[in-house]
Amino acid sequence: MERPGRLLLQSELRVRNAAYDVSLSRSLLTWKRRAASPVYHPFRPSVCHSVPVSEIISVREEEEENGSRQRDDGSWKKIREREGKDCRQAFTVLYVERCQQHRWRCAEVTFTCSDETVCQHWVSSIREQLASNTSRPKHLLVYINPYGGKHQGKRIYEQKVAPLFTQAGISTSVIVTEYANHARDHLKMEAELKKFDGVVCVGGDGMFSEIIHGLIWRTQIDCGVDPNSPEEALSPCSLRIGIIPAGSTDCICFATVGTNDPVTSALHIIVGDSQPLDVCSVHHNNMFLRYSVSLLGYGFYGDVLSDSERKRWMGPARYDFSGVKMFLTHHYYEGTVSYLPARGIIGTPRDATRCRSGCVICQHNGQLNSERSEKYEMDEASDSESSGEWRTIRGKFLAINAASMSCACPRSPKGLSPAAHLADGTTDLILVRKCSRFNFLRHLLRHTSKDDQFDLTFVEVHRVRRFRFMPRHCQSDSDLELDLHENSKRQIFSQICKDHPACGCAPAYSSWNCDGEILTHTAIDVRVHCQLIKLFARGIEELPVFEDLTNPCAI
Ligand SMILES: CCCCCCCCCCCCC/C=C/[C@@H](O)[C@H](COP(=O)(O)O)NC(=O)CCCCC
Ligand SMILES: Nc1ncnc2c1ncn2[C@@H]1O[C@H](COP(=O)(O)OP(=O)(O)O)[C@@H](O)[C@H]1O
Ligand SMILES: [Ca+2]
Repeated sequence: MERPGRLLLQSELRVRNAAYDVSLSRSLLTWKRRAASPVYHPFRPSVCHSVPVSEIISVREEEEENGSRQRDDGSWKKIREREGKDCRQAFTVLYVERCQQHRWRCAEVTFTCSDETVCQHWVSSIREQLASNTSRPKHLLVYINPYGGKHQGKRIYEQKVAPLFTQAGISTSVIVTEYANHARDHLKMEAELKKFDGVVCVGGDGMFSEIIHGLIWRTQIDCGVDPNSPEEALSPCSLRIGIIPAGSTDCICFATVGTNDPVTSALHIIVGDSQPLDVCSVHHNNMFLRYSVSLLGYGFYGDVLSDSERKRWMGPARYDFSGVKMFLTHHYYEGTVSYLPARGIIGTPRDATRCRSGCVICQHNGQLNSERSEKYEMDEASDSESSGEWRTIRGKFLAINAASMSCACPRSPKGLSPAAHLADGTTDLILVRKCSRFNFLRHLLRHTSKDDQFDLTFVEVHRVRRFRFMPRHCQSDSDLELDLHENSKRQIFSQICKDHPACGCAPAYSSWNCDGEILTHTAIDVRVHCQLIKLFARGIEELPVFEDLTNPCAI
């Protein structure tokens, strides 16, 4: 709770016929019930409410007409607030109210007063405060994927989100996509971005992926940066992105807000929240493939995605079906992973800290990263790559996952890497080596329980800035010779089995699951770009603190 600061207004107003002392400062709106008698009354505690001005959605005048009142949006509301026989002036404040599990709701309180001038003074003062907040968006470009999740994107936007934007005085330009990559290409080539304060994505992780591809590409072109080069320092995008969850997993929304709830997301957009986010660029042989912000998964998660795409008709349940199927199939893949460990940062993938709203680790590591990239630009030879810090692991893996954020979602509330950070310039590289089905199940089940999924001998995790993967079938002849003595028979069999998949032998390669999109190339080079984009979010909030001495209600 913020400190109240200097008061701008203070009046005695009424709320549901009870007298309240109401005050407004630049940071807080407070209403405190006047004690009817100084005697302590155990069943009627003194009621005090306080709302940060930054969390007020809007203020509305209630206009009187023939004894009842009409809202300035035209709808009728019987609120004949009376004291004796006098009708009173009234205004309603809409504000953010926190509910369970990080959900936000739009609550409202109606204040009445006998003096019209006082009432208007209150309305204009609150409106002035809201208008002075420059982080709130006024014009938004909205893309709706009508096809994602349970095909409810359009309905969710129209019924739950658009009315809130209207209340908050936000104007929108809405595009319902007609085909895959419609939003990406529109952002890349057509959208008049100067007209907007942000972009809203209604859909799942795949739709969000389209938006960032369009926006990042466009930003690089506008800034004269080559978006194809794996070595370029990419320019950060200035427009923030809001995510209204309407997909199947909605992991990016869940991991940045704490819940998949369209109203909560809409309210974070309205109050103008800002959350920086790391983005990985994925290249193959110096050729740009894709960006990723959440999961890059080879093996298990790649196979689940490829299998589930053929079952889209099942809706979100396709992931459960394919998850069980791929677990039973138990394919493993051979290859070489090399990575550049993140040095000098605070935090490890196995510590108990969690990335939460205002995360100091992201602030510290983000700062470190920008200092480093300046240095890197001045003196490329100082890069760790040339000073030989790369580490290499060769092996057989059931899964290779890079989690650039926790990847928490309803299926896994703590995520694939619970201690990963949204904006620290790193990704957590998780290697699950070949093991028995029983052991792999233990690992998977720990995604859904409190137990540490990394505390298993066949799982390792590294916090990295960059990594590469080379599947065994793509390795150079000299590399393969090293392995030959160890596994010459299997090589011959896998060759045969590519031609005879029915024999059930493990396939030579999987595909990458890149934020829910399939990557066709298997050999990839991944680099983290610290805080490249910003969301209309604030990270997951800590649970409320019960006693807060800075709260004027507590004084
Ligand atoms: C046999 C027991 C299995 C229990 C495993 C539970 C672990 C679930 C972890 C899920 C991590 C999800 C990471 C997010 C991925 C999404 O980007 C991606 C696309 O989302 P969307 O576009 O909204 O559809 N979703 C997936 O790849 C689904 C993975 C589901 C795996 C079971
Ligand atoms: N109008 C459309 N028709 C078909 N596909 C679309 C359309 N708009 C977007 N897409 C694609 O739909 C895919 C899934 O979208 P997404 O919103 O992530 O839903 P889900 O979470 O169900 O996968 C994405 O690959 C996206 O590019
Ligand atoms: Ca990160």
